[in-house]
Amino acid sequence: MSVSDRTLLVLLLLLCPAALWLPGLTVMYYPEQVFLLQRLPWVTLAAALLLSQVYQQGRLSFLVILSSLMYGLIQLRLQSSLSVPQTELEFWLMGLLGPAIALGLVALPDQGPFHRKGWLAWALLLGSLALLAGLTQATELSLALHEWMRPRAFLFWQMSPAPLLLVLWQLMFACAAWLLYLYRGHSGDMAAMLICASLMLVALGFARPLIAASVFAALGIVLFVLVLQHGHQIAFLDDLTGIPGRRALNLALQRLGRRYTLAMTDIDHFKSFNDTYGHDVGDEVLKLVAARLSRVRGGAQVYRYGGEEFTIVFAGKQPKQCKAYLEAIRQDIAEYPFSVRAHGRDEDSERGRRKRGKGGGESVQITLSFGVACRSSAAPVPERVIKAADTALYAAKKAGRNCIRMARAS
Ligand SMILES: Nc1nc2c(ncn2[C@@H]2O[C@H](COP(=O)(O)OP(=O)(O)OP(=O)(O)O)[C@@H](O)[C@H]2O)c(=O)[nH]1
Repeated sequence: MSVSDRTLLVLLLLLCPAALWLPGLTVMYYPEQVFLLQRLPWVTLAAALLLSQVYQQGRLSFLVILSSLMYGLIQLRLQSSLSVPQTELEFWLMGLLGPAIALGLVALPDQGPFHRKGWLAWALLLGSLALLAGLTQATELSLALHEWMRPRAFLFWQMSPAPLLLVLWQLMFACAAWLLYLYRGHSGDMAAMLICASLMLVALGFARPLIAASVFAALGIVLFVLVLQHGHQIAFLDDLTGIPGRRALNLALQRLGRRYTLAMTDIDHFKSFNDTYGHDVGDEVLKLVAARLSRVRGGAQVYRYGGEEFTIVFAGKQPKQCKAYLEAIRQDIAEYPFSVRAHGRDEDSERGRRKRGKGGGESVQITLSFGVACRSSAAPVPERVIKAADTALYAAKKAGRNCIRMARAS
């Protein structure tokens, strides 16, 4: 679980009980503040929308707009008891449509509400609204549904008026969005999961006063944090490889104590690799190398320094302690068969076909050279340690590559 996932989990653990208890507490002790709680979701959702615009997070913007529409509709249309057939029908329709729209939005390209290609998401949102309005006008349908549902609706041992089928539907969409998040890691998928879960909470606690206000206020806060985290990722993670980039390294260097070891590492003969297989395949290899390097043990953190060069930081460790970890990762990468699609020069040639073999992918060997240095009297600041590690890396290249060299003072 990543740091940002952990932060979100802690936030959810704090907000969930707060969202469930706050309405009761407000009604009991501060009844005059009820109107404030009802307006709180507008504040938190507006803040999330504003931030998503600042960070140009189109998909998240639309998901916040969807959350606001859902809350607005709940406030406008669902304020009477579910024994009123019209309210019951609208409760069902909103509960069914909401999660489906959220999943639909994450399936669309990531375009903002003001982008000309954002019309697809607008069409989905406004089309669903029109469908909802049309269906709720069908009085006969509402009565038929009501008759059908009545004996099946109160399935939570009278604890909640939520029909089990509806809650299961919302749970299914929440799980689908969660699986999508695990697979793709998009913050929009996480937001969709949270929206489905919020609708589920509102359905389960529908009989409680102010449940929608407190749940959507909490949803607005979590979406705000999600957008913030996404902005942080854009700033600190390398776009291509997904590992921390140079800016993150510079920050980490400022926080290092007196004892640390740095390794600079660089892919061997990467220029000729690019020339042979093409820049796109080179990019794929950079991603694979970054992923494998990140498995280095010893509590090290790996950064993309730039180009085909990476920095490995061992905080609190001496070079002697790090050498075995570096040796293990050097060997691991040298022995790993990188499978590449050769769509460079040899794409159509007979030679290219021979190289790719039956599986369509060619197995190539990638090696790395390493230069290692630590803080010393000769290199008292991180910039000088990096320079010393770079000099050692140059020595590793001269020594034939695919090896580790330690800086002299280390
Ligand atoms: N595909 C791809 N190539 C990159 C990227 N950044 C840098 N490169 C390439 O990396 C190559 C680095 O080449 P050199 O510095 O000459 O080093 P080398 O060929 O790896 O040789 P040695 O380091 O001496 O083993 C250049 O061809 C760059 O174009 C990138 O993001 N993607």
